[in-house]
Amino acid sequence: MQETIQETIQETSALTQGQLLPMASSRNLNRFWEWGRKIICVGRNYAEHAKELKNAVPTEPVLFLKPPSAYVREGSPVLIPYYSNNLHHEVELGVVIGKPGKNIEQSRAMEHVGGYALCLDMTARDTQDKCKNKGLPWTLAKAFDTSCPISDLVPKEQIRDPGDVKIWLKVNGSLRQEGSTSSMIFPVPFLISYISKIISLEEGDLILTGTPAGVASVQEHDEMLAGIDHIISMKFKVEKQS
Ligand SMILES: O=C(O)/C=C/C(=O)CC(=O)C(=O)O
Ligand SMILES: [Mg+2]
Repeated sequence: MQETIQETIQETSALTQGQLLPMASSRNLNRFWEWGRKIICVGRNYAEHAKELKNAVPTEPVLFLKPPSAYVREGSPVLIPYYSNNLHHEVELGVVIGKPGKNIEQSRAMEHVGGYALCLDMTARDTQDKCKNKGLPWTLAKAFDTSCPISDLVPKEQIRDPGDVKIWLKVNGSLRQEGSTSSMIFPVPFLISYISKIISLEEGDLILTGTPAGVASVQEHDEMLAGIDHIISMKFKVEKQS
């Protein structure tokens, strides 16, 4: 862990004084996934993906959450939950919050970005379909352990415009997904502003910004390779939950 004991004490004292948000600090975001912060996911943010799953193109962002226990890092496998026979990959640009905020103006939203990450929103599609049919939340489909593979932090300076990068994913060497973030229905500054009016944003929170078209199944022993342009890539093996 990079942060100092002093930073941890400052944060703890802010929380014990009943404040909602930790005091601003200069914590190093490099290992943000270890902080136990929120993973806020945006769904149906690319028209072609909304259409491929026969959903209407949304007029407001669709939001759901994953717990921090969903994180998995390269070197560990992505697990197919025991109750699913149709685990889908969804490659997404992740936005890591570097400065806390509530009711953030769109014009100031980028000041709250601390960096980016390449993310997969692994989805038990058969379970999600059952949940949708019954009007139930998507927790079993989206929030299980290893449902959020992530890359290292991409420093903010490496992505000059989060609305103009290519994200892609291959399975066993075959290209499955390739899309530009320029096709997002709701761009990153809008999402940060919109979310912050509902959920307070804290340092180390991660926003998954939605997936382009091409989502499909992975099987046991498959290898997923994903990237943001030539900026970063990551590889994950798929295994069955034992
Ligand atoms: O509504 C559905 O059938 C599925 C929606 C999603 O899984 C949404 C996403 O997670 C996304 O678009 O990235
Ligand atoms: Mg998704």
